[in-house]
Amino acid sequence: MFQKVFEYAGPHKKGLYVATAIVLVSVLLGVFPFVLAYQVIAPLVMGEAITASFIIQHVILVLVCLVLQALFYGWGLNLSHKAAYDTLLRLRTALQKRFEKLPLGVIQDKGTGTVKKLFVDDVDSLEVLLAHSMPEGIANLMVPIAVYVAMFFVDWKLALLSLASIPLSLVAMMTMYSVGMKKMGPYYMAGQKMNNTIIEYINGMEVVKVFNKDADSYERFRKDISDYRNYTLAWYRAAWPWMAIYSSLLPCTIILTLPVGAWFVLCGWSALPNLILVLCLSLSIGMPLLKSLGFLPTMPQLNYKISALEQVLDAPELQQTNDLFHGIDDTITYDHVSFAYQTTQPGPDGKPAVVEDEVLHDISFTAKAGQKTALVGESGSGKSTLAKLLIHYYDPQKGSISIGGQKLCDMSLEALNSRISYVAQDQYLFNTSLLENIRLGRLTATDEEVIEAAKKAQCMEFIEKLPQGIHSMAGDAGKMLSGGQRQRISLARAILKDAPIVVLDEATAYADPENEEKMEAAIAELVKGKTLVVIAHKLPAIMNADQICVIDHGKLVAAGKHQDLIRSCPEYQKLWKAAQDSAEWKVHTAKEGA
Ligand SMILES: Nc1ncnc2c1ncn2[C@@H]1O[C@H](COP(=O)(O)OP(=O)(O)OP(=O)(O)O)[C@@H](O)[C@H]1O
Repeated sequence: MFQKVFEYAGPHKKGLYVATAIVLVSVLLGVFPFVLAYQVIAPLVMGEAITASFIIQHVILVLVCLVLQALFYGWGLNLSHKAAYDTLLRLRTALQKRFEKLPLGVIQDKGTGTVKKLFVDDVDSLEVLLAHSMPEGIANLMVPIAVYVAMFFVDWKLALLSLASIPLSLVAMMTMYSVGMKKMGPYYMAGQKMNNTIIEYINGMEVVKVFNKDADSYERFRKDISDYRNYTLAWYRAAWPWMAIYSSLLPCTIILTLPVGAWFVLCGWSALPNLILVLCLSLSIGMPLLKSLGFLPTMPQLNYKISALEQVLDAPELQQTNDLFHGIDDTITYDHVSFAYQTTQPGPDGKPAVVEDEVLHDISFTAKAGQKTALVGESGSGKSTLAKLLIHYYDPQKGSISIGGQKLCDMSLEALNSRISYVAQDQYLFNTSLLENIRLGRLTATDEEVIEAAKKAQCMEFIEKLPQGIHSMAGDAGKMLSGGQRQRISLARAILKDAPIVVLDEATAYADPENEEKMEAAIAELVKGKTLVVIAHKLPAIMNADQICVIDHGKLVAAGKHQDLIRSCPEYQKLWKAAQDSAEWKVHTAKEGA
């Protein structure tokens, strides 16, 4: 568990060692007052004469020990905190570097809340481990061990008695650890979910208000935060009895030494001064023992968080090279592609485990350059996943995708991006002007070129009505734009990009009847002379495609032209019938409404 974190400490490991050594001196200084107390108590008990100056001398020495103890402790912790925060900085930088290389789809699937939790909360919690558990824990453990060895030299029977509280507390501690670890998975997942929900809730507040969804949205928010509370309490409920047992047992180092030791003295098996010394030493190590093992309750949480961090740091990066595109044309080939989404769930050992769910199975087809290929299938059949693999959001687990004979993994993401325009249902508009939002398609485009693209995408008629026209901020304009209008902005972006391959994933999904015609015109402009891969629920829109691929439960069941499929493919017939029924239903309801 510590090894990986320690690796990230890098050059700051030395700081941690020095901090531990200094805290060790401080803890040792804490033992001396008890030895000094013995030196005063023993002669008194034995009836030997001691002078007042002897006592004052000892009191002064005790005070000096206490002051030095505090100074060394502060110094040690100061160093350990510096090393800890330097390590957190390195760890966050390593995480950021890893995120740069992860497939975009993997990052998006995690959700903003989870990513924030990973970077901020989980990394932060390692501060306890590095700045406290390690220097304090190690120092506070080593001193009692040394004191026990010393006690054995004084009187091994009495030393054994003062060890009695340790095995019992260790059993309680181990039970608490394993109970805590079992509850940690659901607790951690609930934390991730709560983070995602809070961020979603804040981001979506505006939409929530506009559509009067306060109650629904609040209900989900409330459920996730109360789930988190419930899982946290469940963890505490399971762990606290064991915590209580060990924290009360552990410091009771004199629980047997006092009565049984006194009996040993009466029987003549031990000397009274030795009993007093062992009692004083036992009392001196109660607190360090408790401190050294007091970090244990946080260990299940830390262990889980470290595993979650390791999982990201060890996650496979997107397979790509620095090569430019050198395919012979824009023909897209899916070659025996299988793909599974990966989700993280608590494993049987309580640690996070990756679970795979294969949603695409052995898919092979070719979308010829300059042609229109449509992907159709029921909802959830895997169409969007196929499109996302093409824009290299993920790497397939089996098989490969190539363009013009060059595999996606043999080119850079930039090279691929310059070949493909991807227009999906939800296109993100940055909170900058509409002009700059469109210009993202090609950063070198002039204002005139951007406006030309906006015209071709049928955007100008609504842009001109905005107070600042194309210079309106997308954040402000977004409130005034319909879903279809926002999509036309993203089509303008794609028109400006003018990539030879266009992937349309339900691009007209938000189009209302008024918008639909304009969207179709914008799309027609975008796809002119391009290699087109289109996903559409509205089958009539793709019946003229050069090739229609029918996807069913993640498998390619047929590919061909509309006329062939309608004759030979039962899955396509079913989809076609559903499309016709829905069209009839619309006409019917429209007539009734009229
Ligand atoms: N990010 C994800 N993580 C896990 N599973 C996912 C993810 N995205 C999609 N899936 C699952 O993969 C399967 C295929 O989904 P996909 O979105 O590709 O289907 P689709 O045919 O495009 O559906 P629709 O027509 O409704 O958009 C579904 O079972 C879906 O639940």
